[in-house]
Amino acid sequence: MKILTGNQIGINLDGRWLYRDVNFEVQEHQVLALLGENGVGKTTLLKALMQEINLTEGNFEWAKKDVEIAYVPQYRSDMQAFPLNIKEYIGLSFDRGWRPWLSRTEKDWLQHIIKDTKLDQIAKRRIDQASGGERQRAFLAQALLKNPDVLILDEATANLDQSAKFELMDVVKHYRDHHNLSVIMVSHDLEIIQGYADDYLRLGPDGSEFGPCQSLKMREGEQNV
Ligand SMILES: Nc1ncnc2c1ncn2[C@@H]1O[C@H](COP(=O)(O)OP(=O)(O)OP(=O)(O)O)[C@@H](O)[C@H]1O
Repeated sequence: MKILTGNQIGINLDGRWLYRDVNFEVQEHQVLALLGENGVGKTTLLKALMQEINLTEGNFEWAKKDVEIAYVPQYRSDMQAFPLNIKEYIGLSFDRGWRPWLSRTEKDWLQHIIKDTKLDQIAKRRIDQASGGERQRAFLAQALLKNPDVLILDEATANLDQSAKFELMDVVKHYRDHHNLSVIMVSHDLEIIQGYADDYLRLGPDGSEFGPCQSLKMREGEQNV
């Protein structure tokens, strides 16, 4: 089932068109890779999806009301001292934040997510002492705790080593296989795109492409996408 359709989308910032006439679809249980050169406007499209900015032209058509969207940002190594353990940190994502008096259902759901994101062995470790891969899985766990319909990954595997990025994406794959989850991910990593995405949308100022990843072709001179 289709969850999202992008119709004739155009975004103009400060009098400059980033792109126009962008069309795409996202199906339930599918992963859409959002591609394009630096500065083309991938993050801007994600912001429009999350209603942080308005589209200049076109519209997003959602298959249902009140779609829950969760977001995982790019890994940053400069986390400041943060006095919560991984479990408490993930629990912050509950609507009313972390409380010692979580309900039984909330506790069970939190435990389930911690296990699925493979953080159960280190749930008591302070978040600011976790490795890059562990911290990124904790961000993913925060997003999954919201039980989203759509998960947005904005270069979420960038700056992670090979094994950490596959561990993260394997959790994402498990979720989209077992829940009604669709994923939109910005990535420049061809290995990750070919391993995990179903369709791609390549944004460009002179025209955008949408299609299945099997038909994704590297462009001349490109090392990655
Ligand atoms: N609020 C704004 N007003 C004007 N221009 C903006 C604004 N926000 C972003 N831009 C510009 O819009 C363009 C697209 O930015 P965006 O961050 O969406 O690109 P991107 O494709 O995600 O880039 P990257 O791959 O480098 O992360 C850039 O040239 C950026 O400088």
